[in-house]
Amino acid sequence: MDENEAGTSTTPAATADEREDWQRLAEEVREHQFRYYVRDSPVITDGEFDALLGRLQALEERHPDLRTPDSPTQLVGGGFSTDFTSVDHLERMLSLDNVFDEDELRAWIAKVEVETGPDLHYLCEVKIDGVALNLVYENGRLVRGATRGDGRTGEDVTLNARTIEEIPHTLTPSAEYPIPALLEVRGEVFFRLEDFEALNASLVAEGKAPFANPRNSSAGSLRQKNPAVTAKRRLGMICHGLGRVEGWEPASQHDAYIALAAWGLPVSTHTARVHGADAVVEKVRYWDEHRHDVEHEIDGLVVKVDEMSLHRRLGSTSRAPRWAIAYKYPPEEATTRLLDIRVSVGRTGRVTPFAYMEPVTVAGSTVSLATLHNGSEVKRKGVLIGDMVVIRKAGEVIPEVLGPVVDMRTGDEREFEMPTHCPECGTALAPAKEGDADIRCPNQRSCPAQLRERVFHVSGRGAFDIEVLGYEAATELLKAGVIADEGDLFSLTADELMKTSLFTTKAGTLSANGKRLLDNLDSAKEQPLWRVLVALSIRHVGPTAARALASEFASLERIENASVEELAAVDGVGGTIAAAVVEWFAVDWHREIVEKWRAAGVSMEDARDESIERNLEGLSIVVTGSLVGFTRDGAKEAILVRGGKAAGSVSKKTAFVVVGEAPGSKADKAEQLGVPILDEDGFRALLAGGPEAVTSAAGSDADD
Ligand SMILES: NC(=O)c1ccc[n+]([C@@H]2O[C@H](COP(=O)([O-])OP(=O)(O)OC[C@H]3O[C@@H](n4cnc5c(N)ncnc54)[C@H](O)[C@@H]3O)[C@@H](O)[C@H]2O)c1
Ligand SMILES: [Zn+2]
Repeated sequence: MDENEAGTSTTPAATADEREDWQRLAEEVREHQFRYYVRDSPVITDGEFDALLGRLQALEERHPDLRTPDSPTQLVGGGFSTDFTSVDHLERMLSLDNVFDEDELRAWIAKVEVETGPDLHYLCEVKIDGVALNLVYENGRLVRGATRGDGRTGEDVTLNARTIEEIPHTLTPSAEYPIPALLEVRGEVFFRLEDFEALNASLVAEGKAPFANPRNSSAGSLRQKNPAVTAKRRLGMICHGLGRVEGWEPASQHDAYIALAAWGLPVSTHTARVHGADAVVEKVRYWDEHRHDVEHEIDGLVVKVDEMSLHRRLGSTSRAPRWAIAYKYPPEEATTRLLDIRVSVGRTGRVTPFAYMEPVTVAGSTVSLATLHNGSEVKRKGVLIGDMVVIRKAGEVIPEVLGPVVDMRTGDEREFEMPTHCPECGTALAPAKEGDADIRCPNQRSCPAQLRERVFHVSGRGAFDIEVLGYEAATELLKAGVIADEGDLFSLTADELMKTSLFTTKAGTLSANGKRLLDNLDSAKEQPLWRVLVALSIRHVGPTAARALASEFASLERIENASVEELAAVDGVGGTIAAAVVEWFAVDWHREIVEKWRAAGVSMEDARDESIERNLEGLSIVVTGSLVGFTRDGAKEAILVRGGKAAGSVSKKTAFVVVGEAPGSKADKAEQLGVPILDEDGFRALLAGGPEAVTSAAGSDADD
């Protein structure tokens, strides 16, 4: 349809088909609202629900005659009643309208400013993913707590609200802000992610149904029939709005928060007051990136006009205020079918169950696998094979299974049982030590899975850093039998490589990648000792411990001959690592690997450059940001060869913080703690002349 037509003439009435579509869609939306608001147990994700509601809205947009007052698009919270005692709010509790991108947000701001002029402020607040709670204080005493319900009438949950630690029973008097005779204040009750996981585990242990996600668990916990149950759940609360107030007239929402805080009510520490659309957009971007730095789940940013006088001017619709908007971030949760739970065997034999799922898109990527850590974790989460499950993919973190959608069970689901034998080599699995949560395949020497992982690990970035030797190559070399284990890698020949199809051309010659592999292996022989140590797959010995050992002993032979005490005495090593090193060298076939590498010409010592003075002995130095003349590793190396410690985090014990281009929060931390800060030139001076060469300069640096 032409836009002009729609704008000027009356829109055509809905056809019978469209009416039927509306009916079906509205029913579907109501059904999901019921499951969500009344049963705290939705069967689709919020993202999916928002899409459904969006379709209903779009249909009504085209045919306003379909938009009846009882349409789900016009109601708050679906408008259901439940078997709690109902209680009227003094002032209506509304929902929020949503925007999903920056254009929509700017359009909303423009619309507001047509009404108000540009002379106003916006409060940007994180949108807490929880459940709304309304509190009424009379002369400073908490007299009622109620859920939002349909916005006019909620459920009386006063007793439950009283069990929440963060909610004061009486307000703290304040000289600056006299307590009003009547205060109706709204906020969000929420669960922290770890608490949610612990709650689900305890529900499963009691044979009860776990919650699908943290939001449902906060709603379910607030709406408990028995307040003693609510009391046991560690709910948090943050206030984000006012209802009816008598005896107090804050000029702005921002002022209101200051007073609420003075009275002992919890308010968010993440709120910012800004001016203009650009500043608002900047906040939206900031919190999109820092979503996981907040102690509770957030699902968006709420933008509010700050001035109370403008709230009155802008007014509200039946559902939401016109002076506020929620910018929703892309959902991080999705529901999908758990097809199977399988196990993988890691480099050190650890057996890890993982979820094998129907592929689903979440946070921009397709997910079909998620780790489940160990057998007891599967039990704790209460997931069954065949369940619909809620998965969460937060930023760069690997996807995790939050919990099952219990209401979708058919009875055909089955419980996962941890295998008793290794799926790759058939060896009986056992914990390494009694009481360990993890079980392992003890066939370390020849379990195909462990071999594959170890060979792949040799080429890793922290070890020999050999790009051509990827997972596929590791698998192929072992399968073709050209290497028996990682010990054979450095003596590989072109003839041997040509026994694999991966490194052979169609013409039967060594492929370009094959040549590169041989070259790379050859140059890897000159890598520093710490990389050799990492490549050996000694438990607990990662790059940090390996560097510490290498810089102290400078030779593999000396490390092999060192006692637990000698090893443990090295700064950054300690008892566990020391014991693991000694245990490792006690195994014959481990020493054989070392021998084979040595025979193939792999360097096993670091030439100590005696010309370098150990002038940083005992000093802990942190490098943050990028330097022009040093790589990350290069800077560390330079510190270590001088006897210093290249630390990862800043503390009071840090001697210097070297700050390069685009430094992280470590620079701020250094400033806070008064740790001397050096730029790259200062770092060079430090390396050349030791701490004396820079202390005077750094001292004055840190002062300005
Ligand atoms: N999965 C399902 O089946 C299903 C069904 C129904 C609803 N839902 C979900 O429920 C939500 C709709 O519920 P809604 O009406 O509560 O709307 P909403 O969650 O989009 O936003 C309104 C609510 O946000 C809360 N809020 C959090 N932080 C706030 C802040 N700083 N300032 C002001 N308010 C803040 C308030 O309680 C307010 O009522 C949507 O996310 C929707 O996807 C899901
Ligand atoms: Zn095995």
